[in-house]
Amino acid sequence: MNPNEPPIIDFAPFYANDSTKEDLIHQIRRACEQFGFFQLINHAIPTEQQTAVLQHSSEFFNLPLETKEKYNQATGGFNRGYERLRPQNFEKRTKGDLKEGFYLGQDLPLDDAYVVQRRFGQGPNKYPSEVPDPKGFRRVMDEYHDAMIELAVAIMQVIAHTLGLNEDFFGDFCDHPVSILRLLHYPSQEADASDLERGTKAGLGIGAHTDFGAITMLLQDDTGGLQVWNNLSSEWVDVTPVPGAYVVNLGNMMMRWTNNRYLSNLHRVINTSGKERYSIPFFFSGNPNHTIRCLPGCEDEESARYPPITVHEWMAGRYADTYGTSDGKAIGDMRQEPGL
Ligand SMILES: O=C(O)CCC(=O)C(=O)O
Ligand SMILES: [Fe+2]
Repeated sequence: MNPNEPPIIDFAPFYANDSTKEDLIHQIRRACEQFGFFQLINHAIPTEQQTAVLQHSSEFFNLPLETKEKYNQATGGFNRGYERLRPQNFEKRTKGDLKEGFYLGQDLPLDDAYVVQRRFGQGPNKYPSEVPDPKGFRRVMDEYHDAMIELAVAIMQVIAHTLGLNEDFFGDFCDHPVSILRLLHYPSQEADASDLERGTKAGLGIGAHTDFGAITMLLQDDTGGLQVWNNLSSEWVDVTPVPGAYVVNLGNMMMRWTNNRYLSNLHRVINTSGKERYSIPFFFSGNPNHTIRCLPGCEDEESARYPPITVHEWMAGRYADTYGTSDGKAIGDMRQEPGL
């Protein structure tokens, strides 16, 4: 593995809660400062659960397009469901990202207070009934979503430690969070070296972007293709798949909290493996009413770089910027795109 790749970090000390935890905190602090990316092994999510969620995901994407379109994300207003491959005319300059997706969150009823208030990312799920095992799909996705929230809270506790804060510092943030599972399918694509050299996105599964929230935890299959920008060596480096690991990366909120001490780094996907790729990012963005402000100890002489903003305002604003067409730009024209 390239030594410039993000580090692989063993999470077992978190559960052991013994003296090895200090070393874990140190490794995560360094990864957050240098990369904003790391791979986490020995976490609490069983391999069987990961395998099941990938299996149900591929069964959904195997359905005919017109069936998948019945669950289109653009209908219903809650941003859940199917997002098709970018239509070719979506961008003038390029063919658009070569992936299709399916969004799931906490399945909230329409009379939930946050849903009534139209808080960002809160609402009911869409569950496909045409998959081979609809009940299994629903159960596996819901259980996995809950397990991912638990792991996200654990990671946020360690991140609090890395900043010299109390373990429960992010407790309010983690309560009733915006949290989205994004099932992704990247068809295999032609390797188009000239496109890659020109830096256009015609050859990309997902164009270079940063994620918007607090942390993203990504499960990827063994295909490979995810790359992250290494600020120190000024190059794109692969994030080589490690079986069962989560690729954890910091979203934009982490830069706002830490006044840029921690990085929210650019990443992209190029699937030239010759086979299909499946990945499942989980975006953890916190309670919509929580205010993100510079953390104690992170102000510099100039004070905070970013004004306080609520999770709802930040997420809705980023989303409108990147999906909006008011300035005539399509999503693929932006560097910061659809990471929730
Ligand atoms: O599929 C991947 O490996 C990355 C996906 C991603 O970066 C995103 O959905 O924001
Ligand atoms: Fe992303």
